[in-house]
Amino acid sequence: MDSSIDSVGSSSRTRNTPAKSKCSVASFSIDSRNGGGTKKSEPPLKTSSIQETSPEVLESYESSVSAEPQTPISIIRMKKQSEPRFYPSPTNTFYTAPLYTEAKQSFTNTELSECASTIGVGGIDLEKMGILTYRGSTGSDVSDESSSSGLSNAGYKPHRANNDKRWVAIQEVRSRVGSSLEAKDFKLMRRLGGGDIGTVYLAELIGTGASFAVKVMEKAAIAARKKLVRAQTEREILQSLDHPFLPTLYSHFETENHSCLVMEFCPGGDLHSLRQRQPGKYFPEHAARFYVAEVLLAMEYLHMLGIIYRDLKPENVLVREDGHIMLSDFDLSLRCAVSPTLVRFAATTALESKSSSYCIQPACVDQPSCVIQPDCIQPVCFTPRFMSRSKNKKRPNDTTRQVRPLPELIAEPTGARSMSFVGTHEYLAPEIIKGEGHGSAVDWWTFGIFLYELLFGRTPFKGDVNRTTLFNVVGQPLRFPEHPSVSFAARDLIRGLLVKEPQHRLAYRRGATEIKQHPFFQSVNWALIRCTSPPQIPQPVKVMDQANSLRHGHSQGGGHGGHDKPPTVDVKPSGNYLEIDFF
Ligand SMILES: Nc1ncnc2c1ncn2[C@@H]1O[C@H](COP(=O)(O)OP(=O)(O)OP(=O)(O)O)[C@@H](O)[C@H]1O
Repeated sequence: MDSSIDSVGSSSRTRNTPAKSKCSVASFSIDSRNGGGTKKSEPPLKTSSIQETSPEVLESYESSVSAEPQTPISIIRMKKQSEPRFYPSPTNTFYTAPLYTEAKQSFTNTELSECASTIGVGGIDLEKMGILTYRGSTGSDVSDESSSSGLSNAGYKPHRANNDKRWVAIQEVRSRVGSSLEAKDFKLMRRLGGGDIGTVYLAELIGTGASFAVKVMEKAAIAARKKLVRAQTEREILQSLDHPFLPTLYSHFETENHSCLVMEFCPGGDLHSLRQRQPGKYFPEHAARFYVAEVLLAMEYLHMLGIIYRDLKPENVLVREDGHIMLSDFDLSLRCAVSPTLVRFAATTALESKSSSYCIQPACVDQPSCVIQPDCIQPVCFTPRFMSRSKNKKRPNDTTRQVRPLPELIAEPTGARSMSFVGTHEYLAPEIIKGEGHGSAVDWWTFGIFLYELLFGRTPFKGDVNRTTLFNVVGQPLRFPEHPSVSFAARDLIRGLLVKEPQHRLAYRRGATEIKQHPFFQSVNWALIRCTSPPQIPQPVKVMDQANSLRHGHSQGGGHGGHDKPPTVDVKPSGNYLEIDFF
């Protein structure tokens, strides 16, 4: 286990995968009551059937939620829409209309857990919740609108369809060659990095000038290392995504020996490398807020699709050419059932809503920061007490004015359970280490570690060796360094996220919605975040001399694994580009 020790600030961190879990957990038994220390296999998750229903949004019914007994609410369960529509969402307005087509389940691998197909809500295309379509084993331009018509909308990606220069390039080539893209259509320019299951190359779609990142996986090697399920999970998840901060899978093709995924190329490298280049190796708060806000939206979308990401860390957050982020790497993700629900909170008077909203518990005298207790989060609250207006300044009719909060979309896959020991040591949630079984709350734990690392330049529980790190995660209290100085709101958010018991963790019940309401994000306009200026825009990429780049094992953005692992395929430098034996 200790062979995978790393130090924060190095270019790589190892992670636990299901295959590696035995060595990690078997020697680390913390909670014998819960079987900690024993690796268990992932139980198959139930799938819900897909049913055509009327286009009407379902009836609402009054209900009370045990988690928040004082708050009267209406839960509106959503049914599928048979017509495309646009739904402005209370929290995000940039998603496109849901467009329901019967999802085709053509998985051949029955080991994979599949998602329930749920419905479009909040303007988000929820039909594609992990329901993926495979069109044969050769090539598929998975997201090409024209090629998917008549087959399935699982590959329809309205965000990318019309005004993306990469789509235009792909369509150009397709109309020229009259078929899906193949290996011969790409020219590999240089190696960007290597991961557990493949090597990623910068590639040009020949004759178009359009660049892509092509992940090349050697089938035999993957099979021999029993990583087929991981590779398939990643591909299927990628095929289902359509979100500005998640990768677009433009094409997928197979050769005799290799499986290739064609994705957007991110010239800005990853946030781990970018952090290393910051003064003090930490981001200023405004920059950290920008990155974590975009990651939060990506994770919210994933949870709505029933995907628990499980591998958040700066290395997996890539920076696009416009400076916005792309969350990558889905081979450790878990797919599960989710049931998105619109929750309408009962109208309250202004006075009531104010009185219920002051939730900060300033009781932690011995800590550098106080935490806003997750339990006290109300849909209309999260205004710190010290920011409230004094009562005698209220207008007289304030007490009678009705406050009608917007309905909230809750799409947290709270029922998911996995026993796998997966993730990166410093980012592992306590419940994973203890082997108690874990669900979507692990993503909110990792989100807290991620924010901490961006702000302080290191993770909070890191020990000298991985084993110490794991003990610290489970047993040590959260502490903040005195330097750099970080706002109360940021520390408060981290404290809410890094609660050891998942059921008391911020976002445990209502997911990203809870986090978005935290004062740390008060200045964030969620709907227009794509229009916000990023903290940094990457330099335009110059294609390097390829022989040189290969000789030095160049890895774009300093991605982990890029320097020390040999390419999985035979790569020969040739003039301005690489020839790979199978291309
Ligand atoms: N779309 C992309 N644009 C630019 N660089 C990329 C892109 N995708 C991956 N990379 C680079 O390639 C490296 C390898 O990526 P890859 O996803 O294969 O492996 P990984 O992140 O190490 O995880 P895993 O071991 O799960 O495969 C990354 O670290 C990153 O630096």
